[in-house]
Amino acid sequence: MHDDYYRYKKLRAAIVGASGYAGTELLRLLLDHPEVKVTALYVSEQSVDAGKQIDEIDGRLCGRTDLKLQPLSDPEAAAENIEIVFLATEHEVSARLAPVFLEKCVKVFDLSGAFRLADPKLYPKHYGFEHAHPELLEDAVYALPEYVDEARLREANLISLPGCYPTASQLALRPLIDAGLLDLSMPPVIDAVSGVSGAGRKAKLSNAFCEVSLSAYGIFTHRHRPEIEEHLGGVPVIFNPHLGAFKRGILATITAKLAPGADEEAIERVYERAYTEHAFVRVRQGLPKLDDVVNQPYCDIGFKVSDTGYIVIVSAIDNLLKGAASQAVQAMNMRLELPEDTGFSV
Ligand SMILES: NC(=O)C1=CN([C@@H]2O[C@H](COP(=O)(O)OP(=O)(O)OC[C@H]3O[C@@H](n4cnc5c(N)ncnc54)[C@H](OP(=O)(O)O)[C@@H]3O)[C@@H](O)[C@H]2O)C=CC1
Ligand SMILES: CC(=O)N[C@@H](CCC(=O)OP(=O)(O)O)C(=O)O
Repeated sequence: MHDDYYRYKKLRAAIVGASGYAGTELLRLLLDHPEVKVTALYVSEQSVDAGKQIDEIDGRLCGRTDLKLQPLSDPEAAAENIEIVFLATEHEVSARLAPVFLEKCVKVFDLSGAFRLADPKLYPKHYGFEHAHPELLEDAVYALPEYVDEARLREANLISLPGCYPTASQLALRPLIDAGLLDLSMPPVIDAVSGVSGAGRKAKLSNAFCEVSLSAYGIFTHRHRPEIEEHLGGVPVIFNPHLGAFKRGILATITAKLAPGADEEAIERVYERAYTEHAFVRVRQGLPKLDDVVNQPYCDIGFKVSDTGYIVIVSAIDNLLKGAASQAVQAMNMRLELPEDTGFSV
């Protein structure tokens, strides 16, 4: 721990990618955190937003902080005098920056996909780049808070946060797979719709108001399929992502075949056991809708069982919170051995 920690009393954190959709949500959450103080906000060296007050980017932050966006021109210098960094940056940028901060003993919480897959050979295929630091993949701890190995997490310096669709999908499927309640001879089919904020803040014609409809994309090719499969222990899935004309949230509707004898009561018991100790997964009686979770740090799960041996599970999250920023804070709390809901006012 740096000496200055004792002077400030709180751990000091920087957010890289602070003007992005995930970055501003992180800042909003961390400004309420009792143990962590955000001391610096970074954008790229050439960013048009460098020098701006953060409330020029996100009016909800007006009056909450005087921090300005700084260009990340010297990452080594940025790593001085902080204990924690959040990388809310593109995958390739995170892959390049993480070792700079690790070298200075800063704990890295990476919101990108740069460290989510164990096999470096998968990066060119699914992410379109050669991994700059494949040696770090085995050190990274994939922190889906409800399933992470806490002992490993507490020792980790590189914490890789799950993707948004993989969060909604794994929280729905994992308890049933672990309990042997699914017949995996039929791969679970994940149909998921995301709001447009999932694509980030940068302007793109395909995300413009008049262009967005309701459409499937990335069928059989989306990078979240290998992430879901790897972290479900190698279970193949069919993943059908969709883009919808709304700002935030993901609704995943998942169809799977039940194992012989798996009934509603057993499924309820398994979900109850999996999440009773976890504040941010709510198992619902009915099927959740997006409005139940938008602007909230929860994953809501509901299901229906057919009399023909199938289950449909509906899993809803806010992609920017349980799918990104609040999940990062939850994982940070666990890393710091704090209760997972420290700093949350819900
Ligand atoms: N949006 C979502 O729903 C989710 C996003 N994520 C992941 O989180 C990360 C951030 O996503 P999101 O917030 O949507 O992205 P945005 O495009 O909204 O934000 C990206 C941020 O990174 C900054 N940035 C770009 N290049 C650099 C650089 N070289 N150095 C420092 N800062 C840089 C941008 O500012 P500028 O360009 O002005 O420099 C901006 O602040 C991504 O890896 C994404 O995959 C994870 C889960 C969900
Ligand atoms: C609607 C949309 O475009 N969504 C993004 C996924 C969200 C995201 O940022 O991906 P990570 O969770 O891997 O970081 C996509 O499909 O690429």
